[in-house]
Amino acid sequence: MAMISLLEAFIASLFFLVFLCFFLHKKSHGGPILKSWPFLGMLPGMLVQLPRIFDWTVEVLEATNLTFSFKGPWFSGTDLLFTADPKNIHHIQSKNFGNYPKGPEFKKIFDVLGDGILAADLELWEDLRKSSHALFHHKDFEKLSVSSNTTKLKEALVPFLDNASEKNIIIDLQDVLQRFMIDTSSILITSYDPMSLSIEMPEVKFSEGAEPGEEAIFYRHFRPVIFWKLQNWIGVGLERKLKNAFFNFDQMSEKIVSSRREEIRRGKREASMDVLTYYMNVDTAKYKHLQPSNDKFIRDVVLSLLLAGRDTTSSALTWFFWLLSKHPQVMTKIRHEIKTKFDPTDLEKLVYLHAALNESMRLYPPIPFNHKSPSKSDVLPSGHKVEVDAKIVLSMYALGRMRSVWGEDASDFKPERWILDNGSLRHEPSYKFMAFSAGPRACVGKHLALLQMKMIAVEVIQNYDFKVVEGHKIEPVPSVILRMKHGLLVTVDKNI
Ligand code: HEM
Repeated sequence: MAMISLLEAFIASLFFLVFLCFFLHKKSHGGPILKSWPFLGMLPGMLVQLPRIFDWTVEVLEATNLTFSFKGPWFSGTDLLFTADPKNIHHIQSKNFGNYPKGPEFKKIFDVLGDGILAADLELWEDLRKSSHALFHHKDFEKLSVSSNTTKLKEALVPFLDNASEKNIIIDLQDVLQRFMIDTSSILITSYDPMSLSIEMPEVKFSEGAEPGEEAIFYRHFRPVIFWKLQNWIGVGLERKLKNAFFNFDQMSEKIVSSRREEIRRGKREASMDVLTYYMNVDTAKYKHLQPSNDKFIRDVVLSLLLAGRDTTSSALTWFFWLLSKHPQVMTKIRHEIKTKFDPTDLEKLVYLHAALNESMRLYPPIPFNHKSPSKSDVLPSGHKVEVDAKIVLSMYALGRMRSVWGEDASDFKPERWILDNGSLRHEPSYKFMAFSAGPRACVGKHLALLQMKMIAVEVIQNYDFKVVEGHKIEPVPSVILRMKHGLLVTVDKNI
C-alpha cells in the first residue's frame, strides 16, 4: 500500500511539474529553441509547439544551423535529434545507409505495419524492394494503373465535379482526392473497387479510422512507450481509433485474401497484374524471404503498399490545388502548356506542370518527416554524435524551406526555380529535394505517382476552376502524413 501511495505521489508531482513548466514556458518565451527543465527536459516547450510542430521545426532548424537536439523527460526515452542538413541526410540515407536501418524503435512505433516494406529491414526488405520494383516497372502493371485512373476520372471524378458545379455545392477537395486514391489504389492492389468516390459520398470504414490512426502514430514519437502502449491496451484517445481502424482493416484483408485464394484454387482467377495476385504467386526461389502462402504476410505487404501510395498522392494533390488557387498566374501557365503541348501518350512533355508539382511538394512534402536510428554509434557530418538507437528525425518539411539550402526566396511558391535556361526540368539531388526520400530506400512508386498526379491535374485544370471558401482556415494536422486539418473547402466552376 505504502508503495502505491508513493507511486501516486510521484506521478501527481510529475504532472504538477509538467503543468507548472508548461504555463511558465507559455508565458515566458515563445522562441523556437526550447528551454530544458530539470527532470522534464524540453517537454513543456514541446507541448506548446506540438500543434504547430512543422512550422516550429522550420524555425528551430533555421536558428540552429539545421540540426537541433531535443531533450525529453528524464529516462523517458524520447530524446530526438532533428535535422534538415542535406549533408546529414545524404550521410544517413546513402553514404552510411547500412548503419541506419528502420530499426527496432521504428518497428515499435509503426507496429501496425508488421513485415511490410515500409517497416522491414535487411534481407526481407531487400526481397520486398526488388520484387516491388519489378512489379511497379512491369508494363502490364503500369497499364493497369493508367486504365484504372482513366476510368475513375471519367466515371467518378468528372461526374462528381460536374454535379458540384451545377448545384453550386461546397465540397471538401481533400476528401474527394482521398476517395479517388482509395479507389484507384484498391483496384491496383486487390482489383476490388470500393466505389468510395461518388455523389452519395458513402462511409469508408477503414479510411475514416486511418486518419486519426496516423495521428496516433505521430504522437507516439513524443510519448514514453509505456504511456501509449497503456493507452492502446485500455483503448482510449487516438490509440483507440488506431486500434479500431486496423481491426477493421484486418477483417477486410482476411476476407479479400481468403476469397482470392479460393478463386485461385478453383482456377477462376484470370491472370491479372494486381499486387495481391503478384505476391500470392511470387517466386520464392528468387525471393527467399517472402511467404506467399502466409495470410498475415500478404496482409502486411498489402497494407504497406496501400498506405505508401494512397494518402501520399492525395496529400500532394490537395496542397498543389490549394497553391494554384493562391497563384492564378501559375494556373494560367499550366493551362497554356496543356493547350500547346499536351500529348496523352507522353506526359513528360508537360515540364512546367512537373515543375509546379515538385515546387508544391518541396513546400508541402506528403511525408513531412522520417525517423532513423543508427545501429552503431556515429558522428554526423554536422559534428553531432549519435549513440546506438538514438532517434533522428529527418525533417523534409523544414528541408524544403531552409534559406541556406534554397535561397532567400525559399518560402515562395515559384515553379520557375525548377526550369533550366534550355526549358528542361532542373534535377535537384534527393537529399536536397526529399519528398520521395533519398538513397536505396527512396520511393519505389515515384514514377507511378507522378504519372497519376499529372493525369488528374490535366483533367481537372483543363475543365474546372476552384475557389477556396472565404475565411476557410488552412493548416496541417500534426500527423505522419501532411493533411489539411480542416480539409480544403472549395466551390467548383466548370469551364465551358
Ligand atoms: C506523391 C506521392 C508519393 C510520395 C510523396 C511518396 C514518398 C515516399 C517517401 C518519403 C518514402 C520513404 C518512406 C520511409 O522511408 O519511411 C516512400 C517510400 C515508398 N513509397 Fe512512396 N510516395 C508517393 C507515392 C507512392 C506510390 C504511388 C507508391 C506505390 C504504389 C509508393 C510506394 C512506396 C514504397 C513501396 C516505399 C517503400 C520503399 C522502401 O522502403 O524501400 N509511393 N515514398
